[in-house]
Amino acid sequence: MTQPGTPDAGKAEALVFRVEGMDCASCAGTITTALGHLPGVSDINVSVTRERMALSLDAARTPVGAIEKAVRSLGFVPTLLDGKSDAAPPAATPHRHDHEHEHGLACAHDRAHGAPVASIKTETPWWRSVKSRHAAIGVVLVALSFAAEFFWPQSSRYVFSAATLVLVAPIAKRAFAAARLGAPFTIQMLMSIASIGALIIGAVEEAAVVVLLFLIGEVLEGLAAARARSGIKALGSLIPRTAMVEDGGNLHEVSTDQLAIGQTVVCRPGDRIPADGVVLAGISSVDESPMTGESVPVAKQEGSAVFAGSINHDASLRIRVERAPSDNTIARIIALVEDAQEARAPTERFIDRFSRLYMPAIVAFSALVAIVPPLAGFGTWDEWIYRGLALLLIGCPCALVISVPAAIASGLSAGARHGVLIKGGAVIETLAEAKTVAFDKTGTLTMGRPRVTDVVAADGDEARLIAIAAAIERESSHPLAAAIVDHANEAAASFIAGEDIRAIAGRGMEGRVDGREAFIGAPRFAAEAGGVSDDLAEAAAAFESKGKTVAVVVLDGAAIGLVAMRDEPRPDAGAGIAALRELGVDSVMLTGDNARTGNAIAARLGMQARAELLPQNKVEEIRRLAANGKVVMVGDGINDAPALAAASIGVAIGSGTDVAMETADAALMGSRITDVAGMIALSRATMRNIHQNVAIALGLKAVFLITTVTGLSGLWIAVLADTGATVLVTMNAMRLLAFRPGR
Ligand SMILES: Nc1ncnc2c1ncn2[C@@H]1O[C@H](COP(=O)(O)OP(=O)(O)OP(=O)(O)O)[C@@H](O)[C@H]1O
Ligand SMILES: [Zn+2]
Repeated sequence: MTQPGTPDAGKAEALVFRVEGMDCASCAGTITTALGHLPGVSDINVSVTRERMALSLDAARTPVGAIEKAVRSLGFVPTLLDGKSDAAPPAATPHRHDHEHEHGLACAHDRAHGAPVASIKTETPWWRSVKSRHAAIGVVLVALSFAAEFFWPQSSRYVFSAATLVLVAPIAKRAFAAARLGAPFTIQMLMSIASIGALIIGAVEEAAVVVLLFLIGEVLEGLAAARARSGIKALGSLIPRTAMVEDGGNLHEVSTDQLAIGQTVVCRPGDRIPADGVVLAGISSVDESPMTGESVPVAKQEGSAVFAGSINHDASLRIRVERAPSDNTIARIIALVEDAQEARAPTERFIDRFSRLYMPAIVAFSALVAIVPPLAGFGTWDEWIYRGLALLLIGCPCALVISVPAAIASGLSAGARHGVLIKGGAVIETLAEAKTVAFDKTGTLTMGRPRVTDVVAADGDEARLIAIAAAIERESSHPLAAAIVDHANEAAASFIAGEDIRAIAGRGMEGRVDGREAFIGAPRFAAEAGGVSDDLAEAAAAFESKGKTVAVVVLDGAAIGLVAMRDEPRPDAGAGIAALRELGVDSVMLTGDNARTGNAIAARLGMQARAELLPQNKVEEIRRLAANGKVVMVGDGINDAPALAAASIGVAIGSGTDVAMETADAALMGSRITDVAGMIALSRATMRNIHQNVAIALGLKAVFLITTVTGLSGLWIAVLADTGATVLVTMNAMRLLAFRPGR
């Protein structure tokens, strides 16, 4: 084969393949080991749940075609995903967010030697797959063999032997392909040795049935794996396939994939919105539960942002498309969850290491069982070889290997469907152990929309006080500033211009008004900036003990008045804290606000408060809390980013899509405090599920190890135990899909 003369030959390139047919989780291990022996191949990462294989390849040393050939020889169907043209066919997977783009795919090589490019097939229905056909042939051949036994008992052993050989041949072929590529320990190898060995010792019926059961088991495993995969794909199916685009007054239907930014689409009541965009006309209510998990419809009118996948309830909406299909919120959520499934949990890494040793250990043990007892004079050779062969079949670690990723994939999907995005297994493990949750106050526990409730001017001129305050606050992005400016506008306060205005982070604002030095900020800082009269200080304290935040206005070193503001707690904040307490998790409020206000609000919510914290103090506080165990920090990501980063797990919370979901370890799309407890409960449920799965997998192996050695069970049971455990573990993991966090 000629090497394509690409300029970057000799350098490694990242490639991503779709690989079909990986149901047994140890398949991933086989592929990794086998390809790892090829020159120029590195960084192999195989995901059974996503049917993906990523690797970096130096095409000068091994051509892409050789990779595909190797994977095919192992019994799987690889398809190179083209990163440049969108490989997904619109009908089958219209909204696949192919973030494979980010891996920088090459497509020059494969065109050169004719490998399939841009041809992701639709998923083969299971009854048409190679495995199902293989199993069907198996049923027919084994049935014929039993018929032959009935009619011609003398020749039946040859019929059974022939059937076994026909059925085991493709399995053995895969086994030898893997062995040649450096992966001798595969379930196919164990299966081939066991069935051919059984033929040799004369257990012909069993040999045939064992191969048949193995083939049926593979079909079942494939079915279970496909169901497990469908969890997150379901999110993608929320986007309609077509959209009505308005074009010069005419409406015509186009594929959602083809939508471009700036186009106008019309969404009728009852339909799902096809793209992220802005409402141009129409008043309706929209169910955004696919993004936020919140099924109470949200009112939309001209100027409102809407998201692809949400359901338009009442009336037609004209929407301007603001995001490309591959970039919309739901696509980003899907991509995040898919990436999260790749992030391996520590438990998973441990099990992977364990299972790499497990299979060779069982093979060695089987050999001992087959040889030692008869040598020592216990029983016959046939009897012990039979037990040794049956033991080989116990050596498949499939169920164990799939136990962690299956549970994590289900847990992540269950969360994502309710607006709880968790970025991987490691995050789940840590969340499950959380001891303390620290909450930012403003915008997290509270709505983040303070309103001015009281204005006190030392000289009685409240309008002027508000005008001065607004003159400075106009330049601030702080929510308190917005409240004061809003209030000034509502009260139609006269406009005063400020100069030289600057923010003093965590304290307030400074500047010049009417040629005088002005400061606005918390009373304790106002006291530093100048005199605060006893009357004003007393008034401030009274407001603060009611949970209000006070800003004092200082002019030329003397306080001239104050503005009190109230920021309402989120409606479910109290319930959210109570739910955490029920889980045995402590809640702490971290706030830059003063202690009286913080304590007043915290007391109402039933939690502790740490107040008057500058941003760096919040980080120190997180470190202090971490001495008692894992700390989760929940914040809106606006001025608490360092604290979010310092916590064991940083959780971003926000309404719908303003969430800083890409940066945090987890994101709550629905702005519900109750989701924090829901997320921890989901993580604990996922960990419980993992432990159950490991127990099922190891327990069944242990039981059948004993019954096999003692001769209580034979070949059939050993195969049933293997595939049965895999199916059981997958099914158990899928129970998590029904978990509803926070409800
Ligand atoms: N622009 C401003 N106007 C008035 N007061 C301010 C301003 N900026 C900060 N402050 C004062 O400084 C305090 C701390 O501000 P900071 O921004 O650190 O906390 P916050 O965002 O209000 O509260 P939290 O820490 O709960 O999010 C505020 O409570 C307020 O009293
Ligand atoms: Zn298996």
